[in-house]
Amino acid sequence: MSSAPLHNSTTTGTHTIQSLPKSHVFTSKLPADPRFPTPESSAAAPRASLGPRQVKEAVFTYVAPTPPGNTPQILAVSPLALKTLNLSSSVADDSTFLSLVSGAPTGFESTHYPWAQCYGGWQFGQWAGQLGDGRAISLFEAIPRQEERPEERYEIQLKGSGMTPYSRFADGKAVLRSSIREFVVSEYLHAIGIPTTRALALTLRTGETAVRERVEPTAVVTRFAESWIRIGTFDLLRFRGDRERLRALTDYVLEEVLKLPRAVEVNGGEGKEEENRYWRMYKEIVRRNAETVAKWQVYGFMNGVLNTDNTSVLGLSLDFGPFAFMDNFDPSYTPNHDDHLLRYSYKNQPTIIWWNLVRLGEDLAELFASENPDDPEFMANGFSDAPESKIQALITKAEALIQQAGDLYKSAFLEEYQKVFRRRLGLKDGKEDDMDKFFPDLLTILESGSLDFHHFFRTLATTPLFSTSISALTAALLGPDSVPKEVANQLKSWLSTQYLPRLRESQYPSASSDDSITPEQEVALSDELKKWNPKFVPRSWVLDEVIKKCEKAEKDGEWEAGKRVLEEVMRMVERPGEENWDGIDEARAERWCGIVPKEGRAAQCSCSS
Ligand SMILES: Nc1ncnc2c1ncn2[C@@H]1O[C@H](COP(=O)(O)OP(=O)(O)OP(=O)(O)O)[C@@H](O)[C@H]1O
Repeated sequence: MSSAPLHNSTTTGTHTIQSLPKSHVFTSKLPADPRFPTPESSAAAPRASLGPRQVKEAVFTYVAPTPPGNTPQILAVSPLALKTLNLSSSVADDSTFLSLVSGAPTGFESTHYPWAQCYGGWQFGQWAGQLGDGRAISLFEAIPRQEERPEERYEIQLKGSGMTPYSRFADGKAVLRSSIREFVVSEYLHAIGIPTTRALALTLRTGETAVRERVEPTAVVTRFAESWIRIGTFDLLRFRGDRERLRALTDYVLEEVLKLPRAVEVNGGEGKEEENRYWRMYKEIVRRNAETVAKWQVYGFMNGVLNTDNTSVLGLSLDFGPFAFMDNFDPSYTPNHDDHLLRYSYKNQPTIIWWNLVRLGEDLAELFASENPDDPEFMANGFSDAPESKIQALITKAEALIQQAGDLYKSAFLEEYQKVFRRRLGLKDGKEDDMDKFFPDLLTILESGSLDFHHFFRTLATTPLFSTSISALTAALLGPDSVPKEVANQLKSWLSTQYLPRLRESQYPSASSDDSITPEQEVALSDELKKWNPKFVPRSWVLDEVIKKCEKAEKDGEWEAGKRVLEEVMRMVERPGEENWDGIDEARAERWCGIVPKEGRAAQCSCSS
């Protein structure tokens, strides 16, 4: 994900939905709900007997989507997703595709029966018990390039296609409003190079409604990820003391999700020792999450509900409820209306992801602190029968390892944060005081001037930095809102004494101080910077506008109007770094990329979706 993501060229693939190679490794390797241990037993059971209920000694339950009552409408298909899944651009013309993305039977269930995952989670710092896929159902795994990359698998999942044993007190539905938000942002994060779960299609379940903030139309997002396993999947098994299933899940994640070798010898040569594989796995999950949260921070993205059930073992951005991109820079901003303690605010995201990773460390502690995790006695009983002194020693060891993982988290975060931040600024090398002075000085200016986070970076990318006077550059970067004079002065000083000299040295190391930077060099630099500083950002107010148009289209039965606006927004999502986009309403595109209307800034959203 490190090369020029904003200018991905989309060529779609070759498969139809039928020819797409499929598997169901998840259900073949992990323990099914003992009450319905086979697809046949689930299919034959009266629907109500599946639940909702507590499901123990299992990682999933076989359950099929609820078919739509009316003819569904595909509102959008993501071109980037077609490319990833190697699907032909005409895939949506196929009636099986319509069945698939709306929750109707496809025939694939005879070989790959759908399932819902069982997981729990820590929500807002409290143990929430069993949660699980209450409105998500996985259909199969797709292997888009079976010949060249047989190990690349994506679990295809519907969100909003009906109840499962994990629906608890709710209806298994997702409303159009939140489905549009998830559909757009998943693909946008991918386009800007941030690891994320993905979205293939957005389908309206015509004539179906759900009561949330009001009576709202419902939709299904067809989404996909290499894995939907969350920290909460481990939390629940540990909480229940289900050692056997916890180990099965851990081995599955190690081998099938992270694809780490079971045995690795460290220290090379004689006297080598084998590193505990669960410890290796934990470190990998820690590293991936550190890198993802670092990217969120540099791109001003906030998830809004970072509970352990929303924290992926692959470090994917996951679960898009009240997410937002930063408007005016304010580190204390949380997009979550109900987050009164600012637990999930911008500034707290790195700490909270680490908090979640400590929960995972506790889930895995027994496994990674053990000297011999494959000892049959340990496999059966863990340390239950060990003498107290041994248990104490193991606890001490596990605590030390989690602390060690904390150091790893910090260094992986800092490394990625600086790398991506510098890239946004066009700087090729780091300096020792970057984290103590260079970045904080800039962020302090953004905060005290309440500057628009994304416009600041885009303006840097589009202004000729060496042929524009410092005053004019400062004015452009400050934007149209009034800003205190001292902030303007601080920005001038940061530009002239810190940033521009450094950028010049980094970009043109052989130029002497008298050499001027040519217009061609300015253009090349601008092109480079545009790659990492998108013009289009799906901010809350833009999404609200898209949602309004789609809801109106739904109300009037004018599906085409809804499809058109989604197609336009997805073109911008696909190539957010472009200056303009073919075939779309230019005035609207400029407005969406322009000044954020005052009433649309720093919006907050509830979790109801
Ligand atoms: N309408 C609903 N029907 C059934 N279960 C629901 C519904 N809304 C939320 N849940 C369940 O409540 C829990 C928390 O919801 P949350 O909104 O975080 O997840 P989600 O958005 O539904 O799912 P995901 O994390 O897979 O994107 C999850 O277990 C989820 O499945």
